[in-house]
Amino acid sequence: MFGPAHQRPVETGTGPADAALDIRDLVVRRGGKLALRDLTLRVGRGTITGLLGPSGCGKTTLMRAIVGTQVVESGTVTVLGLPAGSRPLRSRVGYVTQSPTVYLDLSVRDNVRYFASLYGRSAREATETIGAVGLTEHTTRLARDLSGGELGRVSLACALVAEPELLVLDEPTVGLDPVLRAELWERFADLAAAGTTLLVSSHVMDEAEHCGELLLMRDGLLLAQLTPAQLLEQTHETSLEHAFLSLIRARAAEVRS
Ligand SMILES: Nc1ncnc2c1ncn2[C@@H]1O[C@H](COP(=O)(O)OP(=O)(O)OP(=O)(O)O)[C@@H](O)[C@H]1O
Repeated sequence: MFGPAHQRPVETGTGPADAALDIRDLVVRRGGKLALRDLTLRVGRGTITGLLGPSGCGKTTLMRAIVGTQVVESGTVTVLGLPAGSRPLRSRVGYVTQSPTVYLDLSVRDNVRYFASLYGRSAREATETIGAVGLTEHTTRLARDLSGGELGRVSLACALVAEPELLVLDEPTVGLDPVLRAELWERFADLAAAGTTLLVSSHVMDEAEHCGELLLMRDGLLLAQLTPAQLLEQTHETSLEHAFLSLIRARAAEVRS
């Protein structure tokens, strides 16, 4: 029932240059084990794509390949029309890892202002971005005095302030309360509406409803690329969580038969 994603490519344009991401036959090995097994996918610009799957399925590895920090065994990764990791992409692609990358001895404001200055953004834009991640009340606090969730949001603000064309976010909502989580998803929707492409990983399916399209992974394989509505429709389920499980079982049955 569910063919591999590359049998049903998403129509986002006429060639790799039109897509935010164009990945073909990507194979990555980590620690002697295949972490990505022949992935092919395309992601259109100005979209929010959820990268979902259980821990260890290869989400971070795929993100690393997209931002150009992962050695790949074979295949191609084209980002905004250029080879992943190429120099012109540095200011056009933002990557927020699971471990916050901020200067602990600087305040929230100085961290975000520093990244703003690197990308030619103003102090006012830094202040606005701090507001967008819900940290206005903590502007003058040192990063080292913040909670894990707050620190993650500083890291996110440092990436957001650069206004990259492609924003790759590895589990950005982990440790956030439901209100803040909802606000961040609203912010992501605003960014996508303004033309930014977002690739957002999560291992919880309830995030999937915020995404225009889903990449569902398991054991280094891309099980499917489809919209949340298509996932529900194809599995005849009412919850995305159950739908993903149903898809995994259907795929396992296909492999056995
Ligand atoms: N530094 C490493 N050296 C060797 N193998 C690694 C390394 N990092 C990850 N792996 C392996 O690569 C595979 C994919 O890992 P990856 O971190 O991409 O998964 P993930 O889906 O992002 O997991 P999580 O949701 O837990 O972050 C796993 O089998 C993992 O054990």
